[in-house]
Amino acid sequence: MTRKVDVAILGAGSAGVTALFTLLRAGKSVVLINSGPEGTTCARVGCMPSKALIEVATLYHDRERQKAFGLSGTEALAVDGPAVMARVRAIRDKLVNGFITRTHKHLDETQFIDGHATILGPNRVEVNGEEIEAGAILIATGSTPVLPAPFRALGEALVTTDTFFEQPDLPKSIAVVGLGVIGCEIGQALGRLGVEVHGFDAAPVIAGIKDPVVAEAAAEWFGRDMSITLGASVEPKLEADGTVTITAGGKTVNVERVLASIGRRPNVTGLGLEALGVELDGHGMPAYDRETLQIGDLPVYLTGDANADRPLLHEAKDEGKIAALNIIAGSRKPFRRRVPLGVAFTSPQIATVGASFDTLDPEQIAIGVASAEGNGRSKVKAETAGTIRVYADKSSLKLLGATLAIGAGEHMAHWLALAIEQGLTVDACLESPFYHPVLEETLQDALMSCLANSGHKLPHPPGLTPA
Ligand SMILES: Cc1cc2nc3c(=O)[nH]c(=O)nc-3n(C[C@H](O)[C@H](O)[C@H](O)COP(=O)(O)OP(=O)(O)OC[C@H]3O[C@@H](n4cnc5c(N)ncnc54)[C@H](O)[C@@H]3O)c2cc1C
Ligand SMILES: NC(=O)c1ccc[n+]([C@@H]2O[C@H](COP(=O)([O-])OP(=O)(O)OC[C@H]3O[C@@H](n4cnc5c(N)ncnc54)[C@H](O)[C@@H]3O)[C@@H](O)[C@H]2O)c1
Repeated sequence: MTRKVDVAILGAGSAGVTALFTLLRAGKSVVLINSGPEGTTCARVGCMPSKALIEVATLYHDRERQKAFGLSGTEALAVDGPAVMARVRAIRDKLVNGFITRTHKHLDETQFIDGHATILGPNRVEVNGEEIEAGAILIATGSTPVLPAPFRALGEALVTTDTFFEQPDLPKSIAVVGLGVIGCEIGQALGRLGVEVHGFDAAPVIAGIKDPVVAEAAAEWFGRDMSITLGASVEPKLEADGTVTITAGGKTVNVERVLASIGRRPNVTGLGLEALGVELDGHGMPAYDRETLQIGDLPVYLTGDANADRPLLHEAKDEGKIAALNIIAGSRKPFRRRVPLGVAFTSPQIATVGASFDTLDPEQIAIGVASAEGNGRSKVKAETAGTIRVYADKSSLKLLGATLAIGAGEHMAHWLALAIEQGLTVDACLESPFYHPVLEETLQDALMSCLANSGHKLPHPPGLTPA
C-alpha cells in the first residue's frame, strides 16, 4: 500500500517535531516516523538528565565551600546513590512525558508511525513494509554515541549517556574516556558526588577548548574533581572479575565502569541516502545548504544532529524550522544562522561564543583577558577559578568572539552573543552598564584589556559617551 503526504519527517526529536508544528500550522499533510523510544535525545538521555545530575553534584559539593563560611555540620551530608539516580530519572520522565503528550496532541494515529524509516528515493520512504510517497522528506534522525569494538567488548562495565541514567546506583569508580563536553560534564559531576573518576582524552585539551590559555587553566581546575590524562590513546581491558583496566599515558587504573564519551555520529547508516542519487562523502554524508538545509536541488532536507554541523538543541530546532519554511515556500528561502554559542555546564562553566580562536588570524586581532581572581563578588563567593578571553578585530575593534571558563559563563556568553550579533565594537560594549558587585565585572575587565591591547586611544574614558 502507498500513502501520499506533503512531507515525511524522519525522526521525532527536537528538529523533527519543531518542523512538524511549523508544517501543520501551514496546513501541510505530514507523517512523523520515529524509531526507538520517543521523547527526544535532549530530554531522554541528553541535556536534561545530565543537568539534573550536575545540579545534585553542585549541591553536595557546596559543603566544601560552606565550611569556609563558618557553617558547621555540613560534613554530615551523605550521598544516597540510588535516590540521586531515581530523582534524575523522575525529572527526566516528567520532561519526556510532557514532550510526548504535546507532540501527540497535534497528531491523529495515521500521522505517526513507530518504525525505522528507509529512503527509497527523493520522494519515497519505506517503513514497517509500507511505502510512503512524500512531496518532501525531512531527515531529523539525530545521532548516536561512537562506540568502537574495544569498548563494545566491555559488556556491562560499559556505559554511554544512552544507558548511564538507567543505572540503579552511582558507581564506586569510573573511567571517563573522551573529555569533550559530555565527559567533562558527567565526569566532574560524578567526581563531586564522591565517585573515583579518571578522565582520559586523546586530545591535548579538555572540552575541545581551542584557546590555549583557557584550555590550560580549565584542565588544572577540572583536575581537582578527577584525575586527567591528556594526549593518551586508551586501551580498555575487561578483567575476569568484570572490572576494567585502562593503561594510557603511562598510567594504569582499574575501575568498575567506563563511560565512553568519545563523540557522536549522525544516524544515517542504513538510512538509504544512496537512493537519493547524490554524491556522498567518506562518512556517507551528502552536501547540503546550511541556510536552507536542502540536499542539492532535491526535495530532501537534512536537519539537527543528523547533519553533524552544530549538534546542539537550539540549532536542531532552528534547522527543523528553516527546513519546514523552505518546504512551505516551495523555493529556496535562505536563513542566516545564529552566532555560534556553546556552553558546558561544568564548574567553572566553559563557554565559546562567535568565532573560534583557532580560526582567527593572530596578526589581525586584539585579545583581552581577565581573571575572576580579582573580582570582588568571586572572592565573596569563594569561587575565584575563572578566566575570560575576548577577541576583536584590531583595526575596527569589532567584537569577534570569546572563550570563557568562569562561573555564570552561560549568562556572559549570551550577553556576548547579542553584542556580536549586533556587530558591536569593544568600546560600544563598554558603554553598557556593569553593576557592582557582579561576576560580569570580569567581562568588563576583559573588554578593557582588549581595548588597551588593540592600541586604540579613545578621546574619552572607555564607557563614557559625551552627551
Ligand atoms: C549527554 C548529552 C547532553 C547534551 N547536553 C546538551 C545541552 O546541554 N545543550 C544543548 O544545546 N545540547 C545538548 N546536547 C545535544 C542535544 O541533545 C542534541 O543536539 C539534540 O537533542 C538533537 O536533536 P535532534 O532532533 O537532531 O535528534 P534526536 O532528538 O536524537 O531525534 C532523532 C530521532 O530520530 C529517530 N531515528 C533515528 N533513525 C531513524 C530512522 N531511520 N527512522 C525514524 N526515526 C529515526 C531517533 O530514534 C530519535 O528518536 C546533549 C547531548 C547529549 C547526548
Ligand atoms: N552542554 C552542552 O551543550 C552539551 C553537553 C553534552 C553534549 N553536547 C553535544 O554532544 C556532542 C557530543 O559530545 P561528546 O562529548 O561525546 O563529543 P565531543 O566530540 O565533544 O568530545 C569527544 C572527545 O573524545 C575524544 N576522543 C575521541 N576518541 C578518543 C579515544 N579513542 N580515546 C580518548 N579520547 C578520545 C576527543 O578528542 C574529544 O575530546 C557535542 O558535540 C555537543 O554538541 C552538548
